[in-house]
Amino acid sequence: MKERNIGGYVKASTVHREERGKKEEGRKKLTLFMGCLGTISYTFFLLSYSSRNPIRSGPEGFQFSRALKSSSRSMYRGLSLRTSMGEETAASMARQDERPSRGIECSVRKVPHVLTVAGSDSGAGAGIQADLKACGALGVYCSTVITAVTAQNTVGVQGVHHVPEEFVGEQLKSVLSDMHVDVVKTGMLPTIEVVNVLCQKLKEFPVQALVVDPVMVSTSGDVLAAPSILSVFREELLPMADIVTPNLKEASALLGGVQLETVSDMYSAAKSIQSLGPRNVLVKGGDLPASKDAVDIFFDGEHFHELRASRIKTCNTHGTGCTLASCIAAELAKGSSMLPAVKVAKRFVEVALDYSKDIIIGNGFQGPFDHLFKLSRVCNSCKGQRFKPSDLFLYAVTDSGMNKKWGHSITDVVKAAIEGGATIVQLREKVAETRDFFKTAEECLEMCRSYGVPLLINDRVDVALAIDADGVHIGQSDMPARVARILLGPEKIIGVSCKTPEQAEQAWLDGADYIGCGGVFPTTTKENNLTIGLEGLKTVCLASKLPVVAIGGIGVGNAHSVMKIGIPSLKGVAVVSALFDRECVTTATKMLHSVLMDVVSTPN
Ligand SMILES: Nc1ncnc2c1ncn2[C@@H]1O[C@H](COP(=O)(O)OP(=O)(O)O)[C@@H](O)[C@H]1O
Ligand SMILES: Cc1ncc(COP(=O)(O)O)c(N)n1
Ligand SMILES: [Mg+2]
Repeated sequence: MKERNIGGYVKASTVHREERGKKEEGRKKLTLFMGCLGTISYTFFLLSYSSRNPIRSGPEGFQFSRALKSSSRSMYRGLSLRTSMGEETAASMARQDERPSRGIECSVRKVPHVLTVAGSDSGAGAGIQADLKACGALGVYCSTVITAVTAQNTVGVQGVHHVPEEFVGEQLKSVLSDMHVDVVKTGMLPTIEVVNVLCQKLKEFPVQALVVDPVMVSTSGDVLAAPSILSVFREELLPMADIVTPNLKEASALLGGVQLETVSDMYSAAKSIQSLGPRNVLVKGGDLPASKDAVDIFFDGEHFHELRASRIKTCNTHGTGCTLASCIAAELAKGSSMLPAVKVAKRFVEVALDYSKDIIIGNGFQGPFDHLFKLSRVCNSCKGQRFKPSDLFLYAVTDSGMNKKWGHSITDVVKAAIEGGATIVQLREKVAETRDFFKTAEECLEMCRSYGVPLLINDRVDVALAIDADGVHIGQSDMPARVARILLGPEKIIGVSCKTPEQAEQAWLDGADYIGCGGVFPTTTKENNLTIGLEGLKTVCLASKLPVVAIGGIGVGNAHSVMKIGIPSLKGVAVVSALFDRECVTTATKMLHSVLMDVVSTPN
């Protein structure tokens, strides 16, 4: 198999037909890729999610669906390509259409795909690792051909180990012959031989666009490519490139060492580099001395564009160049044309730097930044861990009508409930304007975080996302839990209201964390709500694979009878009026808390 000459998509598809048994291997590769991203919990989520959704399993490769064909074609047309490349691409697409079905009847979807040909950075701020994160953040699949392995951290580059060019070629052939790459992005290409093998493979397997980040020296000043590659860059690679993105030092090197110190120098450099053959040039000004903005100059052979972003005050700029080029490639793979792709990429770098300007990883002067906009928030988030079923013990659900009646502010009642012993809070707001709800929710989140109590939002997945709440609680007529899980990701808490064992089963399949079961008793807070009684609660608790919180008409007088049903999945009670339709919310919460404590501390 290894020696088989896979000459293109036709032969590649024959290989597919012969090797349906490769399915398992494909799955393992995907898991490995996720591991690379370092998100073990995410992998766990995906695996458990797909195991809970057997009907959703699809093909493990990528194919064009007939329905999507025409839109994909127009996506390809959207790009201004060299004619020869464009024709080749259309031809290879036609060949893909002929690929045989793998015997799985389901709809198929083409995924935008960037291949990065670059070096590994052990510190994961730049290189292959940055490329994977950037493409992932923009929703694009990223495959990787590794040209070198560096021992690198926030201080500098301690060592470089080149991958032999034959093996770079083998990796290129593996990916390009099979995986329908849209755009190739290059980073560290350490030797002439590696550049030559890349150019040769690109001619053999043409792609839609080529983004060249001419990496030569790291920000720390360490040499990543021999100066001898300059000639092959100029003569071979740049003429094939749709865009080349040199920083100041690289632009200077490509032009034989000219001094580049001002924005005006960057304009002339962009023009001179464009005359070497690339379709577009972006000269990056991250290292421009004494510039207030981060200025880059884009030149498409006819027009210049001066792209400016605010210069973020941070040491965490390691990998900005790799990220920028990967984002450009990702946007092109999605069908964007060049200038909009560059603008999105620049904006991404600016926002990511801003989000991570304060994070500290390593002791050196060149820290990595956070492509997924998560790290700075995780630091602040509730207890730093996911949902604990014991948090359902005394679950407070707010009600703006009751607050109005008693003249309470929402933040005051949330604080009071927490001080009285509430273990989780849900904001339930049915009438407020979105802007007001957003603001209140933000304030409540800050409060809950300071006490280490999770905050959930009722119904409004958008508000939960906007404020980065701990999760949502959704009803049977709200957004499906399965969709909420996709929107919120693996870490957020999702609760679903259920009245029957079937609904509880569905909530589990959909990836919920707990169910709210009721109304156990008649209640005034929900109109036309069917009461299921203690018997109904018992039936659902016995069937539920998820922890349960009982809800509906529960208070100091009957909480005991609810908890006494003694089914292990029942973890607590959720209450509205018993806490918030009271003058003193703290006292009411304390009373309920002590009733619940009595039940758990009294033996049966
Ligand atoms: N402090 C910063 N704030 C905002 N954008 C920046 C900052 N530093 C670099 N950039 C942007 O990041 C991108 C990469 O630029 P640069 O750092 O010059 O490249 P390289 O990483 O290849 O040296 C450019 O768009 C540049 O303007
Ligand atoms: C493997 C590898 N590739 C590229 C860079 C450039 O990134 P930066 O300019 O931010 O140091 C790097 N340091 N390491
Ligand atoms: Mg930089």
